[in-house]
Amino acid sequence: MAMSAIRDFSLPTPAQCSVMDDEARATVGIGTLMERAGWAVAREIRKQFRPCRVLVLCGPGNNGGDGYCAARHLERAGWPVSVAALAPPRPQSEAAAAASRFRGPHVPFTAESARRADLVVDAVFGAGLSRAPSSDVMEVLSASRMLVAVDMPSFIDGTTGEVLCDGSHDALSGDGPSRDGPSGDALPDYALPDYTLTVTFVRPKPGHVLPAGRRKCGTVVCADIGMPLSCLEAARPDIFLNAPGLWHVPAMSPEDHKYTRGVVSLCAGAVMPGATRLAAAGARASGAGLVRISAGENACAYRLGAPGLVIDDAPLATLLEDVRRKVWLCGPGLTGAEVEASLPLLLDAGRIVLADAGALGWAAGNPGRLAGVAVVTPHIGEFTRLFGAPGADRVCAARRAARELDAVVVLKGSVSIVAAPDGRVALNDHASPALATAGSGDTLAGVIGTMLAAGMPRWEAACAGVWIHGEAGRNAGDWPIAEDLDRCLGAARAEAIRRDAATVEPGAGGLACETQDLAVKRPA
Ligand SMILES: NC(=O)C1=CN([C@@H]2O[C@H](COP(=O)(O)OP(=O)(O)OC[C@H]3O[C@@H](n4cnc5c(N)ncnc54)[C@H](O)[C@@H]3O)[C@@H](O)[C@H]2O)[C@@H](O)CC1
Ligand SMILES: Nc1ncnc2c1ncn2[C@@H]1O[C@H](COP(=O)(O)OP(=O)(O)O)[C@@H](O)[C@H]1O
Ligand SMILES: [K+]
Repeated sequence: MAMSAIRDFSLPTPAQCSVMDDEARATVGIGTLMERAGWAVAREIRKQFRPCRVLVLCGPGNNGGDGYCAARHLERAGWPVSVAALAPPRPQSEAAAAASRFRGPHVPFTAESARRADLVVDAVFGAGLSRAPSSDVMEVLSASRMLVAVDMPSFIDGTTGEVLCDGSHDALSGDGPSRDGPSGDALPDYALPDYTLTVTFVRPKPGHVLPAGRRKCGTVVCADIGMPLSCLEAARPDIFLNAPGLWHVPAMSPEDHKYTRGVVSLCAGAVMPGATRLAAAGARASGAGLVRISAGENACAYRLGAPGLVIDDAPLATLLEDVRRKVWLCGPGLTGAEVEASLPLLLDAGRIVLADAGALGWAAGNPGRLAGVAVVTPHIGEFTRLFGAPGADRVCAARRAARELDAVVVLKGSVSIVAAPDGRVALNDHASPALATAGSGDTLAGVIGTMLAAGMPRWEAACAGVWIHGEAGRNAGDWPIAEDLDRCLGAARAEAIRRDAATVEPGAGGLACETQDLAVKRPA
């Protein structure tokens, strides 16, 4: 992966952060980084809140160390600050040194202490969170009126975004506190708190972007603490925030003709012409040079549609003689029998195939049937039927599926996961719940088809398609239907090209971050 992609888009996991820390130990030193991290937390708090009574909850590790430093900086700025330690830091550690430099008051680690504070800083656990925190910790956090997290809320898994708490996370991770867990188990006697602000360091982590972490974190600010880029690189991050610059969508060129822009072909069936037409419209609206529908004896049903579409009634084998028709979509609007009659022909002819909808159903329980396709785009139901339930770690499941199938897997959802067979993963939170409308997945298939037809490599094409589709969803107005996305897709592609060109130049200042549009922080 290019150094600039690592610098601008990587989302290192906690395990990778620990490699980064080991590298940093020998260069900058953990104590220095901790000091800067604490200072950054204090700076953000001073920026975003008026002076008030602050309680800093400190755990035994380096996350607690950051907390002691933040407490000292706030106190020095004249804020009334006290610290409550869950457990003392390990003797001789950097965190112990940081703790000894805080000379302000200590109070007990209790819900009562939290209730007395106007603002509670959670520096209990960060990247080192290894299991669900005890209910004592959760009760203190949930007694807080206003919460700021250091690095990560102390009950969010930084790798998966999952809520870890008292083994009942299945009931809680999706939608926050609920009294009605699926198994009817008694749930703990506290509500999961929401945070106003999370200050993280170096780069955001997957847990800041993935549900439910994303929802709990509040505004996420990523502070530059002077971590050398070489340390981040040594950690070999392989999860990235999906954004222009991670990939490059071709712009229009004066010499373009429709074949350089690319041809997208679709297989069409007899009973669900709408889905195929939506996918075709998505391909056209996102800039394909030519879109053709292979409809065989059903051609009449399609000829009444958009005049710019070419409808073919020749047998598929004949159409495949045209080598300019490299990219094919197979699945939207097709029954299993129709997939069976077309997909093997496409693959035998060596075409770049995106398999969606009907094709995924046809291969349910037998993903080997899709061997040879370039991209699959399942939603969670289709994914489960193909590969089995993904469990809490969807990134891991999508990556495993991509490797198994040797195809790019786009696991669609509120945060879509784009996994490549070589292990690269992009997380896309650039979207809108407005996309949760029937047919929007067909539109997405068309957009990815356009990116493939433009000559982009398949992972990059899928990432670009997902981002452009998300951008269109954000601009399609209130309660759009799938057709409304089309009029926003051209502008969305242009916006991707604009943002790519504006990506920070190397050397423009440390590790810049954008996360989930909640906060954009570039080092001053
Ligand atoms: N990567 C970076 O850039 C930097 C990271 N720093 C901080 O270092 C943190 C990571 O520090 P550590 O690796 O020491 O880990 P943590 O401080 O997150 O936690 C580790 C400690 O908590 C205990 N623990 C974990 N889960 C527990 C649970 N559920 N119940 C009870 N005890 C539990 C562990 O046994 C260990 O003692 C980051 O989150 C960040 O705040 C900064 O200090 C400096 C730079
Ligand atoms: N809450 C949400 N936030 C953002 N995007 C969403 C949300 N819900 C669905 N989407 C997106 O909408 C699209 C829906 O696709 P899909 O489930 O295949 O629908 P359909 O089969 O009806 O076309 C996917 O791209 C998905 O990522
Ligand atoms: K924390």
